[in-house]
Amino acid sequence: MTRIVLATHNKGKVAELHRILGELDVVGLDEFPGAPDVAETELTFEGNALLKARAVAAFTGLPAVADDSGLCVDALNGMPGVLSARWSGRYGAATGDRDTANLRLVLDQLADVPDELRGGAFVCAAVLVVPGGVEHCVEGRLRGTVIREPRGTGGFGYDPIFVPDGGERSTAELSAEEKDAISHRGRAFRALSELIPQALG
Ligand SMILES: O=c1nc[nH]c2c1ncn2[C@H]1C[C@H](O)[C@@H](COP(=O)(O)OP(=O)(O)OP(=O)(O)O)O1
Ligand SMILES: [Mg+2]
Repeated sequence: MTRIVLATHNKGKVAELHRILGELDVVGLDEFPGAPDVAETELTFEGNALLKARAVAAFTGLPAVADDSGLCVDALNGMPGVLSARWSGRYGAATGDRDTANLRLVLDQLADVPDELRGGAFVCAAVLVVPGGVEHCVEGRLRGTVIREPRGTGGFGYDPIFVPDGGERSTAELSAEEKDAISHRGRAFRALSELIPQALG
């Protein structure tokens, strides 16, 4: 079986991708010291995911999959979007807990927004880049609502403040399997994995 490299430094994603792509031989970037840390300079999830996967495929010579994802809030005109990881900027980084600083900032920005206008979506672009071969990109989404206080300890990132439509619990209160079944990343990578056998041909 051909090895596939996961082109991400995010431990929360690595855990999810190992579960979702379970049957494939996937390895993390930890196995490749010196792998490039790619600046996310594009304005779309797809563009940034391609930057990350192309750089890692070129560096390792192996097929690479990457994810670029984030939270898109209706009342913020789709932001933080591709800026989700860096939303609280240098101030959040200085706290040593960027995820918490990021979600606190979103909660502050939505403080005056009523419950019925707090909709949004987690969005994930999943890409596969085969060195000298094909590139595939698929997108997955999960609609939901931004709640007013963090709840739950599972997952990562904005999970404690997001309740998927049709449920009561935040994505940080779901089991790993429950989140994978409905998540933007689960949907995107299950669709991508169907393209992998032929792409690696
Ligand atoms: O399921 C999720 N549950 C909660 N939050 C999530 C999720 N999926 C993405 N997010 C948030 C986390 C981070 O603030 C941003 C991803 O940013 P993104 O650039 O794709 O990832 P990253 O910089 O952490 O790792 P890397 O670029 O190495 O893959 O969106
Ligand atoms: Mg990133």
